[in-house]
Amino acid sequence: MLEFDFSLAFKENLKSGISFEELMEHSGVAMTALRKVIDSKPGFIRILGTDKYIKEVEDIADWLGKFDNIVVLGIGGSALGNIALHTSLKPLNWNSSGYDRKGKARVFVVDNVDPEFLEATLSEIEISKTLFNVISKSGTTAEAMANYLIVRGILDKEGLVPADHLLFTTDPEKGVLRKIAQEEGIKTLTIPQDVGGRFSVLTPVGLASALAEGIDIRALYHGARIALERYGNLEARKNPLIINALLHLDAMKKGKSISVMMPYSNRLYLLADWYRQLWAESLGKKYDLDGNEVFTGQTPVKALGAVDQHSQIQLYNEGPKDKIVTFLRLEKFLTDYEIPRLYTDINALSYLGGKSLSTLLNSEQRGTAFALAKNGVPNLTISFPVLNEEHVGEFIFYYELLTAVMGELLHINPYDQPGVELGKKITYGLMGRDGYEELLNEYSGDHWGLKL
Ligand SMILES: O=P(O)(O)OC[C@H]1O[C@](O)(CO)[C@@H](O)[C@@H]1O
Repeated sequence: MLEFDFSLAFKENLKSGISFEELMEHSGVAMTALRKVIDSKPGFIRILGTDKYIKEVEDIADWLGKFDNIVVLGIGGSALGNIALHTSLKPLNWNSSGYDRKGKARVFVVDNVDPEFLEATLSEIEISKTLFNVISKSGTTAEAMANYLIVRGILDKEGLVPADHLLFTTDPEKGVLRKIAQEEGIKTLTIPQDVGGRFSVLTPVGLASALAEGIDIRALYHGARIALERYGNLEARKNPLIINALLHLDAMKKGKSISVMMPYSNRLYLLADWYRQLWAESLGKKYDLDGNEVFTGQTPVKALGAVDQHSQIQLYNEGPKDKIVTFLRLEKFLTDYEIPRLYTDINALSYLGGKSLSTLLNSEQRGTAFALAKNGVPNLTISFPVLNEEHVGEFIFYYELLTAVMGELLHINPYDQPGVELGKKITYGLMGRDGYEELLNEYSGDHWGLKL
């Protein structure tokens, strides 16, 4: 199981902030919020009660197994979970041509509409040995649809049968992808209607590409189910979810508007990207549930240890006291190096000799955590004993549940994202979509003022 260390989050060791006992004065409220979230069974909890979505993906396992490459075309919650599973559970050189994948697929995720990015991916793969998994719950997201149309054009041009190379992962009933799939006999997977994009990694959204690259998706679910059992039932004082929720709430109240997630592992790094969307879209809200303007939220920032010690830590230690930091660390790496004992007479080098590289990395994490504490910056550490499906499943579900509980404590709706709509609509206008002419007139041209 994941281990949580909150020692450097409280007044006892920080000399500022809140004490553990003061925090626990609010434990009743947090426990009520936790119960309320669990009892209301939002989609991301409901799916753990069934193997339906695992089976849906396993049913097409043989077909998935025929492809050398899976290219996901999606964005936001329809991409970040796939990226997080791929990077955390596969070796970093998995997609390299020389790597022995034992027949499993390479996984690429094209989540942007940068033409150079798309070209870089397409030039890596043989189209005839590739499955394009178009993932979009709404089936209307411009980025995913534009990339799909380009790929579709290429399939047509190459004379390949589209249905042999396409999989649509979308809403069970609505949207254009569902309609096209029905008309053209394209295989589909379901995104349950009650699961929003950023909570959907444990639905077919994340499971199909994971299965194709040999990730044990049942073990992922096992980890998530253990998390529900553990964090859903532990008493407040021993519950890392309750403590973390109250800590972040207290931080927000004290103006700590930035939540940094800093993994000390390249494979853990992109879990922090997944977390950014979850925390930002779920908690960044203008209105509370009573319609009051609250402009709440906390800006999630990702940093990589030890790299960003040499880029960000100066600011975190001595800059504005507006941050709470969560470190992720890995106790056992897939591989390690012993640093040779060379230059034994040079003090600046000799202490490294005989130590493993991972010992250095984890010592740097500990050193940074203490340094932040000394500077009054609250921080906590989540340790992965090893990086496997159970722990990643536990981590994912822990953060989904934590986010929902935070939404409850903030009295906001953590499941919607109205703030992303206006930008999308103006883009439709600028791209000439029918029905958006007024926005085109308002936002095109140079009448906005200062342009140098
Ligand atoms: O799966 P869809 O509908 O293409 O949406 C992709 C992403 O776009 C958003 O709706 C807005 O950014 C996210 O919430 C969602 O994950």
